[in-house]
Amino acid sequence: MSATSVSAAADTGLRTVRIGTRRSLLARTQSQWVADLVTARTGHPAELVEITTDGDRSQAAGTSLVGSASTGVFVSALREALLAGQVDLAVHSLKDLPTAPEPGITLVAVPGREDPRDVVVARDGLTLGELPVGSRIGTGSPRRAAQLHALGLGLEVVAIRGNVDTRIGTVTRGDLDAVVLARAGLARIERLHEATEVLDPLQMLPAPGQGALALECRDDDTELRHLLAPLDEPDVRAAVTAERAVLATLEGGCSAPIGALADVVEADDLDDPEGSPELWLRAIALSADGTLSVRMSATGSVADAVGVGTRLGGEMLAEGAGQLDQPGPASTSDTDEVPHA
Ligand SMILES: NCc1[nH]cc(CCC(=O)O)c1CC(=O)O
Repeated sequence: MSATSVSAAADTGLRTVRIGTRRSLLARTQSQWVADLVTARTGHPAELVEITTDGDRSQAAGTSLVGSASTGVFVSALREALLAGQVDLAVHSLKDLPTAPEPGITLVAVPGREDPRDVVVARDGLTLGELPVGSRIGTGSPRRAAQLHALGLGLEVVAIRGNVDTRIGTVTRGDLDAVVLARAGLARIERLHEATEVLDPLQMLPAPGQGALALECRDDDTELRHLLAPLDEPDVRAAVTAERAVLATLEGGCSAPIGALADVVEADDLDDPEGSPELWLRAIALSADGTLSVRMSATGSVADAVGVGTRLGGEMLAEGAGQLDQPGPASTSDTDEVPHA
């Protein structure tokens, strides 16, 4: 791990907030957005410090590191730099954070969320439904692969990896017919116009936390915790907390790919102007090939985000989410047949 300070701050006499970031365009763009937000809201100067990982080096060299394995490396490198005092603040994509809390580190703010949906970038401006049977669709995400299979469009899913640029490049070069990506990532690097379809969550439920950023600082840095707490957006925090509680509960009993998406629905939109806002949560767990799935939803109070997510995850396990990779009850429960005695 190495750290390079890439921008200097003006001398205001206030403590400069050193923000650890990965080197990719998406990571630097997100971190710069946070740096600007910190300065605008607190008056403190902020600077980016690039944390280079073995993962970044091998990606740059074109070697392989897939999915959660590589993500885990990036998250822990930033956390190490934070705990070592090399930086004061770590910025992550929330969906890349493990559900287990990290000792010594506080999730101080979830400062907002891009549209959490997934998008398709396909050749010739096509949508998924317009792609011919047998088209090759790239994704490294088991969640996206399973949901693509479940659509029953006869698409061939091809495992790809790399940063957003690399993945779109497979379509531009003609190696693949399409790729599926987070809309948020494209929006942040100003390439959203290259998306040919935004996928409805009914077809493709996003990853828990997708589109949201996570700001972490050291537990013992009380000054920064107080400074940054107001950057937290409570509705976004409640939504992603519920999504991650479903994930944490399901992880306890299954290794299937999982999608989850929550919304805070305001009282005005509930035809009950006197009422309180409500948390609406839906989630899916699928077998890897998409043939089996458990999809459920729940509503509850915004103040009980963990409870809403935990209960929904428990109900999904009771409905067979833990057996999605084995033939058995989950696949045959919806039958009227009476076994022969
Ligand atoms: N796993 C990589 C990753 N982590 C966060 C984003 C996009 C930004 C976000 O979801 O906040 C991406 C890229 C992608 O999934 O296309």
